[in-house]
Order: sequence, then C-alpha cells, then structure tokens
Amino acid sequence: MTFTQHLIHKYQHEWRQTQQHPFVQELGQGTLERSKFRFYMIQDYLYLVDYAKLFALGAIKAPDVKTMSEFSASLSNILHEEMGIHRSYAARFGITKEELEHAEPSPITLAYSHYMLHVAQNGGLAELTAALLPCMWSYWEIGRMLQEIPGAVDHPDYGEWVRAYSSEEFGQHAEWCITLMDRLAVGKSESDLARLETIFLNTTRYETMFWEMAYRQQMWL
Ligand SMILES: Cc1ncc(CN)c(N)n1
Repeated sequence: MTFTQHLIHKYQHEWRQTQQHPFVQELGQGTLERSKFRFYMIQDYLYLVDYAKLFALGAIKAPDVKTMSEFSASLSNILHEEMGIHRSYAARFGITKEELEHAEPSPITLAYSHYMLHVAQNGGLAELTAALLPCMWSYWEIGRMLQEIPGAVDHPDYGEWVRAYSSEEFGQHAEWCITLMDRLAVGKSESDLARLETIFLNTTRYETMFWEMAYRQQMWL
C-alpha cells in the first residue's frame, strides 16, 4: 500500500465527509442556493490567493529543477486558470472586482489558509505537500463524483465548476501531487510519517469546515 492509499484508508471517515457535505451534494444536484455559492466563490478566491503562495514556497523548497518547474507551472495554473473560473463566476453572480479584491476572509478561511502557510513555511517539502494533498485530491474526487450526476456538467450555474474540477487537466495536477507525496514519503521515519499524517488529517478536516462555512454563509457565529 502506498502512503497516500494508507492515508485515505486510515482517514476514510474524514475523507468521505468532504464528499458528502450538503454543499457538495446540492451543487451536484443543481439545488444549491445561489447566495451560498456566491458566498463560497468570494471566500474561495481569498483562499486561493494564499493557496497559490504555497506553490511558490514549494518551488523554493524543491530539491531539483524538475520539481521546481512543476510547482511553478501549478502556481501559474492557479493564478490564471483556477482563479479565472472565480473571476468568470464573479461576473455572472454580480460580484464586482472591488468586492472580490476587498472582501474580508472569514475566520475559517483565515484559519485554513494560514495553517497551510504555517506548515509550508516551517516544514520541508513533504510537509508542504501533505498540506496541499487534500485540497487537490478531494476536489478532483468531488469533480469526478458530481460529473456522474445527470445534468450536473450542463447546469447553467454550476456546470462550469463541475467541468473544471472533473477535467483531465485538473486530474493531472491532482495525480502529480499524489505521486509527489508518495515519493517524498519513501524512507521517512515513523515519527516523520506520523507528522505528515496529522497535517493531511488537519487539512482534510479544514476542507469539510470550509464547505460548512460556505453552506451557512458564516462569517461569524
Ligand atoms: C477550499 C479549497 N480547497 C481546494 C481547492 C482546490 N484548489 C479550492 N479551490 N478551495
């Protein structure tokens, strides 16, 4: 069993929670309230600004030029492709550029993105990759799961989101992250692996907390 297989087996409960959340289910069924998706889009844009910085830190911590250029390519992809989807949704949902750029991050958005940045700044490349893994992998799993729901990919509001995260291109990014995690885990001590597991578990839980925060449109209690 590879390290990443071990992770989703050990934390299958938390892993499934990310996919079974009502926000995700209603997004796929096309029944999600537009105001919830609008709230999510703004918070996710803010999250992605910090998330993109992890890839810059990954390039700095990369042990070779190949890995460095892979992090750099992913950084560019997030800034231009993934955040491009958010800008397109913003236009469609009546979110102005000013609202997007000046929005306040919720405490959950701050906690999640700052936790990842803390891990990335203070750990090595393996810790950074463990923090990223649930973000890339869970979105790909969700994209593929929602793609199977009749009408989801063609939904006038949410189809673009489902198409983006179920796309072959996004899948390649997720697979790259899974393969990198397995490569970096080889030869690590038991205590190092335990630390990577905890990071993976924390960001997996943050994924579900992010869906919950968006579902409740919760800036505060
Ligand atoms: C909260 C969150 N997690 C992950 C992803 C996928 N990059 C995202 N857009 N937003």
